[in-house]
Amino acid sequence: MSDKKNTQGFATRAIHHGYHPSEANGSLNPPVYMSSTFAFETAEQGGEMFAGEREGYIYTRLGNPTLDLLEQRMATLENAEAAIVTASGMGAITSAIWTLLEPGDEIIVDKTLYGCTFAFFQHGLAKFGVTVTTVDLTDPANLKPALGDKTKIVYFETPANPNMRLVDIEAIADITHDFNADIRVVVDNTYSTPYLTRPLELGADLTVHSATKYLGGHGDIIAGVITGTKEDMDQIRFFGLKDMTGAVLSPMDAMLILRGLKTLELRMDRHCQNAQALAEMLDVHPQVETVFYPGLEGCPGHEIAKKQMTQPGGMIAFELKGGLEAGIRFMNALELVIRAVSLGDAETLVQHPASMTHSTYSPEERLEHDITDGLVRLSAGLETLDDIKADILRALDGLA
Ligand SMILES: C/C=C(/N=C/c1c(COP(=O)(O)O)cnc(C)c1O)C(=O)O
Repeated sequence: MSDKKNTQGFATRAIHHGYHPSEANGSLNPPVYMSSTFAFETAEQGGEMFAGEREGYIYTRLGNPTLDLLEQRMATLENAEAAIVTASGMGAITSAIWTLLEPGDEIIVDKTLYGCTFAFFQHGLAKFGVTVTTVDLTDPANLKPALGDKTKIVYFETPANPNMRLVDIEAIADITHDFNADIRVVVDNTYSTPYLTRPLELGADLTVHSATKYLGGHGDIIAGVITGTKEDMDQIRFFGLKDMTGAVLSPMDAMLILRGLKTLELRMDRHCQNAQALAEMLDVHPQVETVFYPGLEGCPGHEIAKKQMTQPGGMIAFELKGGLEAGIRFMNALELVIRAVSLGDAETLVQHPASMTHSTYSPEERLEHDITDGLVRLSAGLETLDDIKADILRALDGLA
């Protein structure tokens, strides 16, 4: 964790950390360095920079002032020593994992992961001699028996995409590090963002994010973030990102995320407020079978959410009484809510994980990983709550 005590509030650091207008001719917003390469004053200086003997910028895949500022801001928000920004969430995950694993190693992953993350582990890494062991980490008692001398990483999302399973970060980190302090606990913090949960403060070693989602917050970029110790970030930057994935974020997109971060606190408050109200409405509707939302007392993991999330988040998953057929009819009847994948946008989005974001799982794998065919995933947006409610209620009532 960063040794610099964060003295200012979350929103203040999200808006100001790492930049002051006096640094750039009074410009309120930081300059965007739209430059792929950087000039050397002399040939010798260029060589010294490549040798790491001189500070400075060489080439944007290795570093860029706009990317640096976003990395500093994300590091302070996650209370991390350092951060790396990447071209996508998958770029963040793969750059980190390729760096931390070698053939013969083992990674322990939770039962529920975003579809492409699942595919990377099960259909990608496994091809390169890495053992991928799936464990239901929602019960920490399952972890210790699975840990071994080849284990290098324990990886999970919480809340998990798409079924909202919650994993107790502190419990998993304690069990892992009691067994071997060198094992990295990696938490995908996309659903919570550092505003609701800071996994490093609970014992995790790295976080990864799809910044495409809440961090950018406006559905206009694809990006990723990795946070952790400076040592781990340096290794990932100069191997995983530089040589293995090349998943470099454009400075223009970094600027859009810097802009998104300014309102992250405000937006998450509204996402959570709308999601809580929608979850409560769905929970008592006659057409709804089950609602998975950390803010509902009956939701599995509700107690974990109260322990590690300052608010329950903006994501809801639910099953209708009519199963898949009703789910499809419901989604097709919506007019304000948008049928689209992704999440964390101003617009309320709805999608069908089994045939969309989690179609990388086979039907058998979906059942094994608690991703039912009838599950509908909803990302509560920032629209006027009554308008979202009216659209959903009309579509539900049409099922009767
Ligand atoms: C269409 C994409 C969805 N998700 C993505 C995602 C990624 C990967 O993030 P990029 O898409 O590579 O930025 C990583 N980690 C989590 C928890 C995610 O949900 C989606 O679910 O709707």
